[in-house]
Order: sequence, then C-alpha cells, then structure tokens
Amino acid sequence: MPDVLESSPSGPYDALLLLSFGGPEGPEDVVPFLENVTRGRGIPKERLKEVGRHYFLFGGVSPINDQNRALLSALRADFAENGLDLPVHWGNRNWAPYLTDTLREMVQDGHRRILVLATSAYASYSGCRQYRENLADALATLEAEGLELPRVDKLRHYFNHPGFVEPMVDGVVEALADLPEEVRDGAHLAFTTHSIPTAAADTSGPVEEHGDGGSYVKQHLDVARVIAGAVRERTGVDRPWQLVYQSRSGAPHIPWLEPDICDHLEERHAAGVPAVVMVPIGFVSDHMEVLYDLDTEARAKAEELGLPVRRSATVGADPRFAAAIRDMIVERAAVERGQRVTPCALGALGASHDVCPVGCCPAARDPKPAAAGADSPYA
Ligand SMILES: CC1=C(CCC(=O)O)c2cc3nc(cc4[nH]c(cc5[nH]c(cc1n2)c(C)c5CCC(=O)O)c(CCC(=O)O)c4C)C(CCC(=O)O)=C3C
Ligand SMILES: [Fe+2]
Repeated sequence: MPDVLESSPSGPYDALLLLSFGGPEGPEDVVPFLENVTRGRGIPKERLKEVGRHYFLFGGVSPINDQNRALLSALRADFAENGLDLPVHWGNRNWAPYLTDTLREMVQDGHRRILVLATSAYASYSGCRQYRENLADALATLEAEGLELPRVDKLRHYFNHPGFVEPMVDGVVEALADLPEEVRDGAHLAFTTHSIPTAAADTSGPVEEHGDGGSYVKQHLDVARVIAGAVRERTGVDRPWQLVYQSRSGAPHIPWLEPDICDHLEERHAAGVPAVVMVPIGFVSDHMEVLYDLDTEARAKAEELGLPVRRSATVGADPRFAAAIRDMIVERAAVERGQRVTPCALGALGASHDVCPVGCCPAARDPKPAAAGADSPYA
C-alpha cells in the first residue's frame, strides 16, 4: 500500500472529502434543517421564519444538494480523465449525508489520510473555522465509538485560483452581453458576498491580518479587482465596481458588513447609473442566498426602481473548477511529501496558507476544538 501511495500524485492522501453546508430536500426537512443550522447560535425567531419562507417558496428544496452532486460528478470525471486515483466522498455540516456518517464510512473503508474540500472559498469563522469545528466534532464521535482516527487536512482557500476566477469572468462578460446595448457600457459591477458581523470580519484569517475587515474583506476585494480587470480587458470598457453584501441575519443592533445589495442598487440608481451586474463572488454555486436574496429580492428591488440588472453565474461544477481542485490536491500532496511547490494564485495576496495557524478566524464566543489546523487536538 505505501508504495502505491508514494507513486500516486495525490499520495499520502487516500481520499477527498467534499464538505458542504447541506440543505433541505423537501418541505418536511426545512424546520429540522434550520434547527440544525442555528443550534445555540441565538438567531432571532423572526429571521428563521423569514428564511424558512425562502425555502418553502422553492418547494422546501435547497439547490445546494444538486449543486454538490454535480460537483462530485465533475470532480470524479476530471480525476478519471487525468489518472488521479483518489476516491471522492461527500458529507454535510447541517443535513444528510451528514459529515459524521460519511467520515465513519470512510474510516471503515480503510481511509487514513483524508483531504477536505469545503464549499466555501474564503476565510471567516462561518466559512472556515466552523467547518473545522464540525470536523473535530465528527472525529470526537468516531473516537468515542472506538474507531481509529484518520488524519484530516483541509485544502487551502481557493478564492484566487484561476480555475475559480476565470469562470466568473466569463459569467460577467455574458451577463453584460445580455444587458440592453444602450446601458451595457455604463453598467457598474456589484460584487456580492455573505454579510457577516463586522467583529467576525475583523478577526478573520491569521492574527496578523486582523482589523479593518480582516482576511474576509481583503480576499474578496482582491478577487473583485482581478475580475473587474479581466472584464475590462475582455470588453474594452473600464466599469466602476464595488464590494457589497447580502443575506444579513442576526440582531439589528449588532453591526454587520454593509452596504446591502438592495441599498446599493437604490444608491446607484439615484446616482444615475444605467445598469448593474451583480457578481456573487462569495458563493461557490447557486445557493439559496443566490436564488432568493439576489434573483428574487434584489431583482424585485431593481424592477421597482426601473434599473436593468443581471446576475452573473457562480462557478458551480465548471470543469475548470474541478481541474483547479485537482491541481491544489496534487500541490498539497507534494507539500506533505516534503517537496517544494509554486502554488498557483491570481491577485495581490498570493496563495493562502495550507494550514490555518493558531488564532485564525476565532469564534466570537465559547470556542470549540477545531480539526485540520495548527491548533487541532488531532494529529
Ligand atoms: C460567510 C457565510 C457563508 C459562505 C461560506 C459558506 O458557504 O459556508 C454562508 C453560507 C451558507 N449559509 C447557508 C444557510 C444559512 N446560514 C445561516 C446563518 C448565517 N450564515 C452566516 C455566514 C455565512 N453563511 C452567518 C454569519 C450566519 C448567522 C448565524 C451564524 O453565525 O450561524 C442560516 C440561518 C438563518 C439566517 O440567519 O439566515 C442559514 C439557513 C447556506 C445554505 C444555503 C442553501 O440552502 O443553499 C450556505 C451555503
Ligand atoms: Fe449562512
């Protein structure tokens, strides 16, 4: 076995775990799903009712599960085509297939070195450490069951990998082409991502990045700048752009990142901007936040204003994204074998760390053990 692993480009890893958020698959799943997501998180009941309503509008089905099934197929097809013999499993934090069940099956199948791909591209408590906390929790459960624990690592943040960025550039160019010609050149770009509490943004990423929106805001600004630059080159038009936010929750007196996309559309319209393309860089695929908060709510706001808007595509299961993941797996495996690599990244920040350092994206309150980082209690 060790010989096979040594000669494989993904050795020492023997499996990939696609780790996602999870979502309901029917109306009866919605409330239990929301209970799973919000356990002990103090989200106002009003907000939960509102979010439940979004899911019911779509038949109680989150788009995220089919998106993950498509990504699984794309990864398996890409690995097979490129001779990467690495099985891919799928587990979620908040709905079936649950992370703990998937990890148990992987251990029972004999996997010992597992690399995790999270469907979240940026640093933050919600987008990184919370995934690592759930991994630690799953490992603790398996340990209590007497299973021998595998070693679990997490793939670096991929927000600035060309395989993530380039499909979004294509998406913006296509969205612009879909606008009426008379407003196309004057259109502004609104890069959107999930709002988080400003305190969580300020402590996102490694300690030395804390303050002023932390890694979360810096990473999004870097990607937005790269995409806006590429779109300028492709279309020959220099369009103003801004990073804005969506999907705010939490108590109203707690500051979250602003402006909200709907306020931004109002402000741009009042300033005489003729059109806006919304670019959801914060989302890996068409999550409920994209289908409801942008395609339903923000579109309704734009219609009310008489402002032409388009929403550009998320990366989803684009083959370039699957190839990028393969690239990063092979890269990380080489690092683990003690080899030097030149990691691939666009923008000014460079490739993100392979291992989250101590103090990265701390929890706002009651810190929990987190796996797959420098402060992991597991090997
Ligand atoms: C940064 C970030 C991402 C992007 C990174 C990543 O992708 O992980 C993300 C993704 C997602 N968030 C999702 C769903 C929810 N998020 C909630 C609540 C919250 N999200 C937060 C942040 C983020 N969330 C925060 C700071 C809260 C407040 C409470 C808390 O600190 O927990 C709530 C509770 C109700 C509400 O408050 O809205 C729900 C239902 C789904 C599934 C969607 C689908 O079904 O397609 C996905 C992909
Ligand atoms: Fe969320």
